[in-house]
Amino acid sequence: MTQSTPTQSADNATTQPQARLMIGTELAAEMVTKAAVRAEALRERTGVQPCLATVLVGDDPASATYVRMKQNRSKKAGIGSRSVVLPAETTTEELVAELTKLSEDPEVHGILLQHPVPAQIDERAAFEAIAPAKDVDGVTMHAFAAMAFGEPGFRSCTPGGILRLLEAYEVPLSGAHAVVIGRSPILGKPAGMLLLASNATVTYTHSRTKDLADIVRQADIVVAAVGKANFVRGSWLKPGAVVVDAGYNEGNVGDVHFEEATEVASLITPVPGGVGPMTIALLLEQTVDAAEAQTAAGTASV
Ligand SMILES: Nc1nc2c(c(=O)[nH]1)N[C@@H](CN(C=O)c1ccc(C(=O)N[C@@H](CCC(=O)O)C(=O)O)cc1)CN2
Repeated sequence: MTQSTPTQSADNATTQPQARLMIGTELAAEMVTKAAVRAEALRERTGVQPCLATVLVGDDPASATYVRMKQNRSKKAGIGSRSVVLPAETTTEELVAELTKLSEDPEVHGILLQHPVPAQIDERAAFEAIAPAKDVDGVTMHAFAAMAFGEPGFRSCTPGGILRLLEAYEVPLSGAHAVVIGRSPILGKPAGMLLLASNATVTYTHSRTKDLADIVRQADIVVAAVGKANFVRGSWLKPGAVVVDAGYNEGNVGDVHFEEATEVASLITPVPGGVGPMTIALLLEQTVDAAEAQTAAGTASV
């Protein structure tokens, strides 16, 4: 239950209010179950099994773990996977050629290029080699434009997952002041666009922002997507704020100092168990969407 003022406990010590948790795990599991039912129905009706191609470049252990999680959950949902692993020295041209090949393969319905790629690669050029119809991770400019204009299309998976979580917890977005901390192309930027499309008043903040804490203190909704463990402090928050922690730092630590924030916020996502599972659930849901659309268009093959 949400409390807004300090309360007295039985031993007369003052306890601070605790925010209600916005749990992603359960909602994500429901989404995956529904995606699995749809995948099976498509297979029975047409013989097409949705297939997600994952592309991992280099040997970053965290990226390898996330890709494995995506493949394992795909399998559980009856979604096939195609795994492409390329060496750390891969050039932009080689990666673009691989992604173009997957984009043209009628047996592949969705493509995921795991971020980050090694520094010598032009990541934007690589993302743009993914056909928009197969961009189930919502990383192309085509997908970004759809998010910005509030049009249907594939959502960037973490931002799209955040919006689904806010909707499930009935957080009012229209007219709310949302402060997004971070402006990365797959997280902060699209998260702000989706909030804007839901009629929130959005302030983007980033590494050059001055007086960050003062700006965050004005937020009804805070989306932390900075990539720095425990970066957002409880003292930065307006009492009753809704806090979404999109951080996935080493050791499953979020971008928000959870113990401090939970004493001030009304709702907060935990790490782990908040935004992370929603990211993968949306990826699987959008892979099934893509397979259905490509089957209907006659561009998918069995
Ligand atoms: N192409 C992309 N690259 C990356 C994305 C992305 O959405 N598309 N997101 C991040 C990381 N990420 C997926 O790749 C990711 C991170 C964490 C989780 C997650 O579920 N974490 C769990 C905890 C981990 C665990 O269970 O062991 C949680 O928060 O509960 C999912 C996806 C980087 N790159």
